[in-house]
Amino acid sequence: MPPITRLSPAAALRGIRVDFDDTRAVDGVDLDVARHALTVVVGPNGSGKSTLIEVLAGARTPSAGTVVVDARARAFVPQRAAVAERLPLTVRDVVVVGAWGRVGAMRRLDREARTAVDDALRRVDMTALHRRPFATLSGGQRQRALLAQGLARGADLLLLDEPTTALDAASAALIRDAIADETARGTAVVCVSHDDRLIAEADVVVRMETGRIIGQEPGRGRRKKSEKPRSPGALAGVGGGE
Ligand SMILES: Nc1ncnc2c1ncn2[C@@H]1O[C@H](COP(=O)(O)OP(=O)(O)OP(=O)(O)O)[C@@H](O)[C@H]1O
Repeated sequence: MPPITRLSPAAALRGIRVDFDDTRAVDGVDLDVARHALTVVVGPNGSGKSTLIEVLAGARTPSAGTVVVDARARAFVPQRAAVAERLPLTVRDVVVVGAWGRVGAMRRLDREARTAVDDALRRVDMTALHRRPFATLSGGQRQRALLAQGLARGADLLLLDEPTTALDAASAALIRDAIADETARGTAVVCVSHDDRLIAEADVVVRMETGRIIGQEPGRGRRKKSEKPRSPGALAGVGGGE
C-alpha cells in the first residue's frame, strides 16, 4: 500500500448507489474526502446525507459503487445512539468503548488509552458527569458523550451525523472547537449538518439533493486562507483497507 500523504484522500467514493426497497436514497455519488479538513454535507431532509455518511463509515453496504478508505482508523458517531437503555453503562464506559479501538475490545486500557478517554471527556465538558449512567443523560449530554467516544478512538477519519443538533450554544461551540482541533492534527472530518455555524466553518461544503451531489464548494474554514488544504488528488495511488 502506498504511504498515506497529506494530499491523498482519506476516503474515495465512486458511483455509490443505495436503494431501500422502492427508494433510491443515494444515486451515483462520487466523493473524495480531504485530510486536514472539515467536509460538511448539507441538503434537505431525505436527500441521502445520513445514508451517505453511513456508507463512508462502513455501516451500510451500497447497492452499487466502490468505497476506498485510506485511513488507519475511522470513527462514526450516528445521529441516534445505539446504546441499550437497560445496560448499566456510565458515561465513562461509553467513552472507553471508543478507546478499545486502540487496545482491543474488552481489554484493559493502557496509560495512553486512559489519557485518551480523559482528554475526550474534557474536550466535550463531560468530566464532571463521567460516573452518571448514560441512560439518565439528556439528549444533548448523550450527544456529547458519544462524540467523546468518537474522539477517544483517535481516528484519522471522523464521521459525525448532526453533531450539534441537540446542543445549546455553548456546547455546540465546544464541539466546533473539538472538530477544529481534529482537522488541525490531520483528521479528515465529515459532518452531516443543518447548523449554519458549523457549515460556516467547513473547508468543503457538499450539497445533496434527491440522492445526488449537486454541488461541492470550498467553504470559509476556520483557518487563514493560506493554511487551507488543497483539494485531494485524483484517486490514483489511494491504497485500500483500514
Ligand atoms: N432504513 C431505511 N429504510 C428505508 N428507507 C430509508 C432508510 N433510511 C433512509 N431511507 C430513505 O432514504 C432517503 C434518504 O434518507 P436519509 O436519512 O439518508 O436522508 P437525510 O438527508 O439524512 O435526511 P435528514 O436531513 O432528514 O436526516 C429518504 O427517502 C429515507 O426515507
